Amino acid sequence: MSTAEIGLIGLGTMGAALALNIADNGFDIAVWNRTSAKTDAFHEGAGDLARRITPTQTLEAFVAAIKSPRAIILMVPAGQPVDDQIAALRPLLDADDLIIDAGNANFHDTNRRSAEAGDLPFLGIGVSGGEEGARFGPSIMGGGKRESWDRVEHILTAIAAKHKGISCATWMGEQGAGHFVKAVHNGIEYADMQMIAEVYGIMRDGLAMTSDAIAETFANWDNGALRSYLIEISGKVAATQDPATGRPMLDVIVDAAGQKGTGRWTVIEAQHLAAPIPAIEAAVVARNLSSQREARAAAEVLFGSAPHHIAHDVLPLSTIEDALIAGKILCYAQGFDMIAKASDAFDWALPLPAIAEVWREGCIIRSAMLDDMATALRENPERNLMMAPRFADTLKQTHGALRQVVAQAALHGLALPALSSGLAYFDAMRTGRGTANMIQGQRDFFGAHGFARIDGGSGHHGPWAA
Ligand SMILES: NC(=O)C1=CN([C@@H]2O[C@H](COP(=O)(O)OP(=O)(O)OC[C@H]3O[C@@H](n4cnc5c(N)ncnc54)[C@H](OP(=O)(O)O)[C@@H]3O)[C@@H](O)[C@H]2O)C=CC1
Ligand SMILES: O=C(CO)[C@H](O)[C@H](O)COP(=O)(O)O
Repeated sequence: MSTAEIGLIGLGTMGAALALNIADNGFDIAVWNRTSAKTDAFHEGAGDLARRITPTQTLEAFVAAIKSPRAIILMVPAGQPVDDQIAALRPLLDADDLIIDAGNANFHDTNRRSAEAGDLPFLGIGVSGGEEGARFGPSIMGGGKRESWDRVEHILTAIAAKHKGISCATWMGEQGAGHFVKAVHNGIEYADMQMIAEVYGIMRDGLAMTSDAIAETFANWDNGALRSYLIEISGKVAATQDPATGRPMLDVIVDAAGQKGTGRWTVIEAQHLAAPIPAIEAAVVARNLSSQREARAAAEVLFGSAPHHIAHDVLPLSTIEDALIAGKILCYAQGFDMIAKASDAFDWALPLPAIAEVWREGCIIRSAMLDDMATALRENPERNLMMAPRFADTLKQTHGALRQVVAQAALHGLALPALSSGLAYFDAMRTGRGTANMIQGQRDFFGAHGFARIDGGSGHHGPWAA
């Protein structure tokens, strides 16, 4: 019997949590998973919520269990699995049934799938918050036809995180707009995480702090301007001990970061858009470099390890905190600038202040700063966030600390790719007359590419000295 208000395919980490969240919010849901045993186990483990969940063993039974016109969420890995799942579902669906890809998709794929769907309803939505967010309130960035969003908005706003009662689920625009915003979210996530990892490195290797002292420092910072989910969990990660050895968990984890591709998608798209996001690029590069463990070990033998030790009075924790505040503002400024460029390039009218608002709760990059960022973007969505008065004031107070940290790290052989890229971005942005005049001179010298003169006109050539 068709009783479910919505269906969900893919009972992995995110799908299972999202299905429980939907049921918990009073919506009957049908579920299907490629591996049937997982469906049964999920239903058996759902407790009181099991009565709202219809487990199904075939796609036909799944489709039959959902009220028409249907809405079906896919929560499977990006790429071919999504295309395969859509291809398997479409023949079983009616023309007004809605498919919602809620995984992390490359927005170009979502654009293509929207075009392929034609008049058949299709949404691409970004969901952030990890397993806990999916279960108790994620941040949701919607994309696709507005009328399709309107059909499921009541469910999505109900299950999303709330900031002072306002739901963190917002429609971003047509086609792949939601998945694009989610990709930039993940790019910022990569940079934020990398900057935190870099200051962890300063504390561990430069200041010779124990994991417990590092955990305490993150916990202290979580009470100040840096208050955020990522700082909070970094403190918890640093405080955790390995049950098998009794050592700090961080000391037994291999230093090679994984990635599923969203940061890379962001960086590739930034290049197409000519959007400068150096801190995010540095974070993706740092993950790539982290996986070259053998080469790093060999280079350490060849060159010797750097003289890491830094005296605490040379680099007090308050200076590192200020540096991280500056770095964080600069990485968000880069992300929002990229979104603004994409909005123009793709004619999307992306709602920048609403994007900051939808990230205030539920998502991985939620942070105390986002409320002020939303206000700053509402006051002037065209202005780079680093020039909004409240952030400009903070940067005036903290960029000196960022400079101190980057300089001391350089002198002591500690790699800070994201923080130093953030500083270079800041310095380049505040330099009214930069050095690209030399590049233009070189280009004209070897290739007659022409240059503009400061006293007027473009397309000038030389003359150059022989
Ligand atoms: N984990 C996270 O923190 C977040 C993940 N996401 C995104 O959510 C999506 C799901 O991620 P997550 O839940 O972590 O992944 P999991 O690996 O935990 O689960 C994947 C699910 O997809 C199913 N699946 C895998 N391949 C196929 C296929 N070819 N056809 C049909 N079903 C398939 C699996 O079924 P089976 O049981 O048969 O293997 C499983 O149910 C991804 O796009 C991910 O990027 C988004 C935000 C946060
Ligand atoms: O989207 C997410 C959070 O917002 C996911 O956790 C994502 O899978 C993390 O990306 P990666 O695996 O590349 O670190």
